[in-house]
Amino acid sequence: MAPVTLDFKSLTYSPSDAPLFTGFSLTLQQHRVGVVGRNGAGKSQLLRLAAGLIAPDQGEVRLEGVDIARQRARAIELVGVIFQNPDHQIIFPTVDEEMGFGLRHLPKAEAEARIDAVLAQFQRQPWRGRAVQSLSHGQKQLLCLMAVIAMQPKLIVLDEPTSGLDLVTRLRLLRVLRDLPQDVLHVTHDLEALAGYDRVIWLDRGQVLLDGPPNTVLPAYIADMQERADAEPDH
Ligand SMILES: Nc1ncnc2c1ncn2[C@@H]1O[C@H](COP(=O)(O)OP(=O)(O)OP(=O)(O)O)[C@@H](O)[C@H]1O
Repeated sequence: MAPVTLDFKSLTYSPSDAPLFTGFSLTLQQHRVGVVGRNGAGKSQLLRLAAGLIAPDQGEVRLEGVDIARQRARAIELVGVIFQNPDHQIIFPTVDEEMGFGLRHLPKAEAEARIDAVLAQFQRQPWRGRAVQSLSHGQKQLLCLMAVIAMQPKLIVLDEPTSGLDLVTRLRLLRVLRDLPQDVLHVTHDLEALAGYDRVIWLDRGQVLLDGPPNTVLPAYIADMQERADAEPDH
């Protein structure tokens, strides 16, 4: 499947008084793209703009030609979002209800079949009917991912999904992400997670500082962070 085209077109966006993005343009057309940058660089805001969860003040974001902030019905079909904390994402008390929510536009039998198929894909059939409360943090993260996958979006955007996961759960999640047919836009401080990616964007104060394959961008990013850590006073 050819990767989708995600086009940030001359965006201007100010989450507060100070502008974060000014005339920001970027076209992504790779299967797996990572975004790195310091705290406050604008990564999460970029992700929210990519998913149409916020609208730019000027300019537009188009995914496969769809204006993602304004054509919301189409946007929901095209892009799924995974946030850092599954507790902020999950709204229903059971696994089935959570997975069914994004499928409520489908006939019931079709929605149920999709839920079954995704649970089977991840060998989680016993989770049918299970209370969300009984799942661990990593299991809830997987539930969020399964709920998004059941909706069959073309692009999945993830905001620091590995944070707070133990090593095994993190590796499992990364394996799941590696094998997804969907395109992935992954914001993270977990640089190793991006090792096999097609492209990495280094964002700094709302601008692209470096853009290329992980083996170019990540070493440069690490070297710069080390230099800054040496130069800047301790907290
Ligand atoms: N709701 C908001 N209101 C005002 N300013 C905001 C809001 N959300 C983000 N900002 C500002 O936008 C800038 C970018 O924030 P963003 O969350 O995108 O950074 P980030 O790169 O994801 O950082 P981190 O690595 O800490 O998660 C920051 O200066 C932040 O203070």
